[in-house]
Amino acid sequence: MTYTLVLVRHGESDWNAKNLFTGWVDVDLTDKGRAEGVRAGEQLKEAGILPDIVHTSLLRRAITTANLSLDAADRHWIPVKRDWRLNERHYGALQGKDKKQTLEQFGEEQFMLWRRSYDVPPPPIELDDEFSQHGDPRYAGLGDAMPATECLKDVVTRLMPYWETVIQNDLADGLTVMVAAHGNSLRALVKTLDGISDDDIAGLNIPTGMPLVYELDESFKPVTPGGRYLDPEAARAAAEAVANQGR
Ligand SMILES: O=C(O)[C@@H](CO)OP(=O)(O)O
Repeated sequence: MTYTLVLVRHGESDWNAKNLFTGWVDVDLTDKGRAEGVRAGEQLKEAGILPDIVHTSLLRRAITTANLSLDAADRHWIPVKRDWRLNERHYGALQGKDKKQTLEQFGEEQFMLWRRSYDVPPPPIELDDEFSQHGDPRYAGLGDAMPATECLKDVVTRLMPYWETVIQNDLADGLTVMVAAHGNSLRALVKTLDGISDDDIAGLNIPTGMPLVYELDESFKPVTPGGRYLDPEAARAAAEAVANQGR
């Protein structure tokens, strides 16, 4: 008995295209991002992998990607669960900043520490910053859990309760589960699934709009480490492009 988990990072967003740090800022998809969402659903349909339930973050780019891909796979009718714990990593004071300019201003080492180290968060965002989510009604219930910045370790910590209870319960019920989320929330999940070290996770990048399929055993461990992309070559090239952002 194995469980099937499908991870999809949202398609290209407006701020991916502009090379801006995004985090919790609720930007939309580009036309290319929408096409990626549709293509992801077509790939799932072609592979005969049909989600029974979808989990998304509270951000438009993941929600729209899920809708587009499920529509293309004729699975637009399945139940949906949404949770802030699947949100992108909060990028603190870097939200809204240009990646290339940040690299030039702070240098390669600091830029990569903020972007890909496991436990160094960017400086916190001010409450009155134009890109702060302070006061956003969708986060009204969070109280002290509302972040002002996060490193990947913080994302692992806030994601785990959702993975270990809500998602694992759906898998244990025999449902094929799709998770539509973000580059860094999916890196946090993949780190946990594959037991990737704090150092090695720096080298893992998730491409936009490419279904990554895991078969999991009864203890929710991958049968094949790393899972499989339905289009491995395109995924490799797109992950490389993510790694090189800012250059
Ligand atoms: O800006 C962000 O929120 C993320 C994902 O787009 O960027 P990065 O890949 O640099 O962590």
